[in-house]
Amino acid sequence: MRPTTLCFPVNAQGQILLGRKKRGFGVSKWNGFGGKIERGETFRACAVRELYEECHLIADEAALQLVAYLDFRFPADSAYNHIGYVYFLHDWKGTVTASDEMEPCWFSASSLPYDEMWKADGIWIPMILSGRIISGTIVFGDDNDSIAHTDFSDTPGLLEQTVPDTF
Ligand SMILES: Nc1nc2c([nH]c(=O)n2[C@H]2C[C@H](O)[C@@H](COP(=O)(O)OP(=O)(O)OP(=O)(O)O)O2)c(=O)[nH]1
Repeated sequence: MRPTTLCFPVNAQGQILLGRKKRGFGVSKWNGFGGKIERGETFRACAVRELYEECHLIADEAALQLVAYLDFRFPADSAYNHIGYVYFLHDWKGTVTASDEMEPCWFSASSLPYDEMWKADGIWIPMILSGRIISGTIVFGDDNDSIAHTDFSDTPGLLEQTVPDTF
């Protein structure tokens, strides 16, 4: 799978905007906003485009705060393997509205709906909410949903890689 981005808008009250995915991979789970990079895009351009497509917020690339690099591995179906960069966003223009992909909703950072999110999110999202910048690997089980293994480490100074031209 092509490289991806994931963006979590954070408002002045510290609430996090999530979207409930209406279709596709991870349908019905709450997640940040993001998706696969398109040819010729940078990771930040991908994050800005996906945020607009999925909840109609308009972000400046420079306002994206890089907080994680994740390597998602699906041994049962390696076609799903992908990496992703995760951003917080504190400034934007526009108004949150639903799209055909996502139903958005604000959540208190202390009560995110982890039971209805990807299963490892309850491990790594609290890490980035506490101010850590991390890199991690999430290995999924045979059902491409349960967790077989995770490994996270602090990576202050994390920067985006050059987008591979092999996808
Ligand atoms: N938060 C979170 N997201 C995950 C996990 N595993 C996983 O594949 N994802 C997300 C990351 C990507 O945004 C997405 C990959 O699927 P996708 O590229 O089909 O997503 P999408 O439908 O939004 O992409 P697109 O068609 O809009 O480009 O799934 C996980 O453990 N936690």
